[in-house]
Amino acid sequence: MNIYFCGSIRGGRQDVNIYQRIVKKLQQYGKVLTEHVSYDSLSAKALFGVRTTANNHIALTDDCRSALNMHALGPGEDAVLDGDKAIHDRDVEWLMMSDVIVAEVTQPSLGVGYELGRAVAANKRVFCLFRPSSGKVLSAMIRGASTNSLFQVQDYTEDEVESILEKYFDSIKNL
Ligand SMILES: O=c1[nH]c(=O)n([C@H]2C[C@H](O)[C@@H](COP(=O)(O)O)O2)cc1CO
Repeated sequence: MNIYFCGSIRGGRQDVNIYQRIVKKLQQYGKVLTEHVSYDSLSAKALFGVRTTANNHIALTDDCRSALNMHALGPGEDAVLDGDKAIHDRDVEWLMMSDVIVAEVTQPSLGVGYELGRAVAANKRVFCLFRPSSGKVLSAMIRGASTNSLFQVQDYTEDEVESILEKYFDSIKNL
């Protein structure tokens, strides 16, 4: 089973530890195409890991190139522009290849919202996880999209994240 995990990157990395627990659990059920969303090395401000070259250009670090499946992009602005297009196109392709999309939606993220919209348009199975204890209120465009079993929103507390995922994957295994 191909699983696409969505979590905030440029929207803010506050919940990266929970993303790591989710990805680890999801790997029991299938191949997580977007494991990189849980990497500590991806920060919200630095677009990717950035380093300075010998002639003072800005370049991506090798671990980030490989995390993003990128090779030989030039330094500086071009790398950033090409990088964003490459990320978008790769992620949409992965989204279309996936059997289920799991999103942690507590930390608001434009990218996650976009991915979920594309997933709905493609009739994909979606499971959104939200923590009310954060004090945030989930967008109506996410909670309100939960009108049939294909798109589910689940409130949860941090300590129950693994058991909530177990229950969900149990419920879809014979579909
Ligand atoms: O570097 C990236 N890599 C990447 O795969 N994404 C995708 C996966 C995440 O689920 C989502 C995060 O979007 P945002 O960065 O707007 O928070 O977009 C987003 C970025 C940066 O926007």
